[in-house]
Amino acid sequence: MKLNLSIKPHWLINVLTRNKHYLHLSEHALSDNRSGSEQDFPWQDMPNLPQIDHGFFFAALNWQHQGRVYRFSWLPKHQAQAMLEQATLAWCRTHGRQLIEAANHCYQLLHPGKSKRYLRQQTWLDIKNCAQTALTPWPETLPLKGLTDELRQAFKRLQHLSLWSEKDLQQYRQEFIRHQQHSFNDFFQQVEANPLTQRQQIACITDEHNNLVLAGAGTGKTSVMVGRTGYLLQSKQADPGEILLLAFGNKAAKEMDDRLKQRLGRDDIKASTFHALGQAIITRVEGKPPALTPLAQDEDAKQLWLEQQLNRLLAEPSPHSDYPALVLSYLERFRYPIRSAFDFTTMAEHIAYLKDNRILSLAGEKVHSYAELLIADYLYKSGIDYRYRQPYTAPGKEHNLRTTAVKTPDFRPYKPAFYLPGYGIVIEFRHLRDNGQTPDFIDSKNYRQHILWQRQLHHSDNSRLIELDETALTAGKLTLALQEQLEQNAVPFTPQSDQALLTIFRDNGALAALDKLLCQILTLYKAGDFDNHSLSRQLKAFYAGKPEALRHDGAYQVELTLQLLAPLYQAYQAMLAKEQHIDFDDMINRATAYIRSGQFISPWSYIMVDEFQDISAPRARLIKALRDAVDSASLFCVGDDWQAIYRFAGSDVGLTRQFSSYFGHTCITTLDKTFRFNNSICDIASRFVSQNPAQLTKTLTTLKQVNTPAVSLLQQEFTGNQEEDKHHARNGAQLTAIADILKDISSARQNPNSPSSVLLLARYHHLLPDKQALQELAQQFPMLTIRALSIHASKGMEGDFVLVLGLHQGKHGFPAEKSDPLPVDALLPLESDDAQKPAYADAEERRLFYVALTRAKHHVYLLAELHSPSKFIQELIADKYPIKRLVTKTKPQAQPATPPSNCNVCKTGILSQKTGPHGSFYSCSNYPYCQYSETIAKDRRRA
Ligand SMILES: Nc1ncnc2c1ncn2[C@@H]1O[C@H](COP(=O)(O)OP(=O)(O)OP(=O)(O)O)[C@@H](O)[C@H]1O
Repeated sequence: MKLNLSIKPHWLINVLTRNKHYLHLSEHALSDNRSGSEQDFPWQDMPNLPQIDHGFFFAALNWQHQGRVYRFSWLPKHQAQAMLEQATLAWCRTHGRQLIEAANHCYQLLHPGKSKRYLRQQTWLDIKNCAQTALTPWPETLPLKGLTDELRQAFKRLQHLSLWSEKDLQQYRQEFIRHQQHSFNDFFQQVEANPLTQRQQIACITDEHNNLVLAGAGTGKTSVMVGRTGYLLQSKQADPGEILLLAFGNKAAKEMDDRLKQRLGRDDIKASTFHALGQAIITRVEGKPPALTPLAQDEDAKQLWLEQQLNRLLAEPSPHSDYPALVLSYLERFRYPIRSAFDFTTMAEHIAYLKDNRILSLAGEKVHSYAELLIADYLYKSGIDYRYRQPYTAPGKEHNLRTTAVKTPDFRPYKPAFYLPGYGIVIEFRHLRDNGQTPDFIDSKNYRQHILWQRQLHHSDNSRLIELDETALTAGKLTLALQEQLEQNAVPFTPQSDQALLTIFRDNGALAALDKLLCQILTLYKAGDFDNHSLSRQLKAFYAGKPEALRHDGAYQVELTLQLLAPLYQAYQAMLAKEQHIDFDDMINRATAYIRSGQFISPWSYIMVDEFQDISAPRARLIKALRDAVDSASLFCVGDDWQAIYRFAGSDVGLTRQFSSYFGHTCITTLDKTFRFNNSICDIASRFVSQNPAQLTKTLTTLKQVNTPAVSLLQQEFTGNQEEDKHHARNGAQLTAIADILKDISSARQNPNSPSSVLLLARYHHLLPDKQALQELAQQFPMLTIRALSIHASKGMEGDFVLVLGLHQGKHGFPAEKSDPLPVDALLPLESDDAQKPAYADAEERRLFYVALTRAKHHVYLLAELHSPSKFIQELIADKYPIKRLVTKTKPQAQPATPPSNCNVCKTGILSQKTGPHGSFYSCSNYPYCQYSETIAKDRRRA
């Protein structure tokens, strides 16, 4: 149909203007003839369709051209309408190609590479956007005649796409997934030992820009990694060279390789560790492999190097002339964690703090509180001779201690905290606040009476009593108050030299401990890739989430540590530069920089990360850079925030919990059916780990159901022979208990022909049976495959049965009670995602316990101490978790005739019999921190 139409305005216009006015329309343009001149407006240059304005008698035609609007008025209405229809047809024909191209583009986006693909959120938005933009200038309906079918089809398709709702998108994806499941059914049935479940298949097929498979223990995350790799290759979406598989650690990478080879039958695809990846990227860019500093793989060598640097700075401090003073200042104040007695609710906790941190004064006394440490050290530094907790006699009567030693009203020898023999001065520290409050575990009334008694005593024997208290300690003015009082009492000061003090700190190991701390801080500082800005943001968030850290000058301690670190860090970096070496952190950070700068061209369109919950911020930056380097790249991570156990090494579980805030729109697929363990283990482990409200909520179901508890608790009596014995499963009673349990397991095995696997797990490796003991167990139980591992090392493993050992409190207990030094804690990733919310106590240890429980397929045995069971065991009991309580069958070796009993003052010490000049008595194993003793009447003697 050829287009050719002219229309004139009302005749009166031509008469009045004495001109011939008319509009002419052809296939290519609209011509405006007014006042004898003609102007052409090609349809091609008109971005929009002409419009008509209807007046009462006449109509006007408007059109746009090169940014201007033109208008032709006084047109007879019916002719104007006919003109508009022709104009619309002409415009549509002219712009039809663009519309067809837009439709083709949308089709391309929907079907990249001619095959159907999972429709990503961004692609969907791009398609919608493209369709809507293309259609904007077009009429809602096309002219009925005169247009090609191709154009009509493109128009229809774009209209459909522009109206796509979220629901349509989901439906489209579901259809796609169903289609893929059907097409690759054989593959999904065979890729692993068992057919992949629907959920697992969906996780393999889903290919959002960012994908997180969030799953519980034993739900087959590793199966999904293998399944997805195979699916991408089988469906020809990816060549092996386009897939990057990342695992944590060489062992995990090797296991993944083996599994890929075994299940997919191919070895052209390999898993890599983050460091190997960093190394490969640097090698590609620099043309040769980077040289790794020997210190990177040898923590002892690194510490030694740092010690040399520290010594150098102490010997020749210039240009850091205040360095020795800063070191002393740190050691004097912060070599032990600062705690007031008010920080503890029980005496046992206070004693554990003193014992676990091995708090010793400069002179080597086992002081009874942090305040006493400050006093003892102050006296020592000032060269003032003192006696610590020695039996007291009135001044002048010291010569005959035996007869003149003063007894307290309860007939114990009075041992003042400090006595200055040259001056007859006694110094006592009072756990008392201004308002008379004492710590919870101190009997306030007795305490006050004892103070009164002391005051009367010193008053009556004319000795001088210096009393210091909590108020001065809290205000950080304890030593100042002491100094004032000593000056008032004319005690002369002969201060020790800095060198003498440094020698003491060198001899007592405090300097070595500082070296270790600085080494840790250097590692964390480098691993965190901090700059001034990110460091201050980190510290701000840390103090906000842990306000108690500020209580005892915590911010100053962190600042001082960083001041001490500064020259060491510079020296470390200078050493690396000089030797042309890098460390592991440089490997990650330099590789990230090369990717970002475009110096490394990434070949990977599919980035897959296993055990994502263990990722650290620099590693997350590396994979984000890789994802962003390739337009269509997708990130696929599997992880379980309940199993994040590497915060101490810089892992940030917040990156899993807040995945989409960091990486952008994410498709989260959950796997909630566990194949490993039964409902009993599942319920107990899930309930336990979920006590921390920061953990993501998950409801796991199990394939296996049992009706009886599959978690048993055996509480064992401490043999009482040796303090150390109770911490070692290597010896004595625990080993016998292990053997008893293994005996039960061995005899109850359902299939006598196939061996059962047993994992012996403990918080610390040294709590596991040693090699010889394991060999003996293996000989004793040939049908059991027994492995002993720390819980950290058991990550990703499974056994038919699990025995968790070493479930006691205190040193090397579980949860580990010795917390990280404050400066270390401050540089570690935050435990809580909300900086305003305090971190849940023992959060990481709780997750570690979850990991231990969930390694078992059939049954978990918890071996705990009877007298000081782990806090976690106490919680299981107190909160009535459905666990089975076992009764010990074996008598502990060398069991004493009378079972030991706990001290009724400190509650955790064990009373043992001693003999002194006045006969037998029981004394507390927490002596000297707990001074409780009990005289044994002759007829009551126990042994
Ligand atoms: N679809 C399935 N059907 C039956 N068993 C399965 C299936 N998928 C995985 N399994 C089995 O479940 C167990 C756990 O699988 P896998 O080790 O992959 O779990 P995981 O999620 O990586 O566990 P974890 O996080 O605790 O290490 C294995 O024994 C595995 O063979």
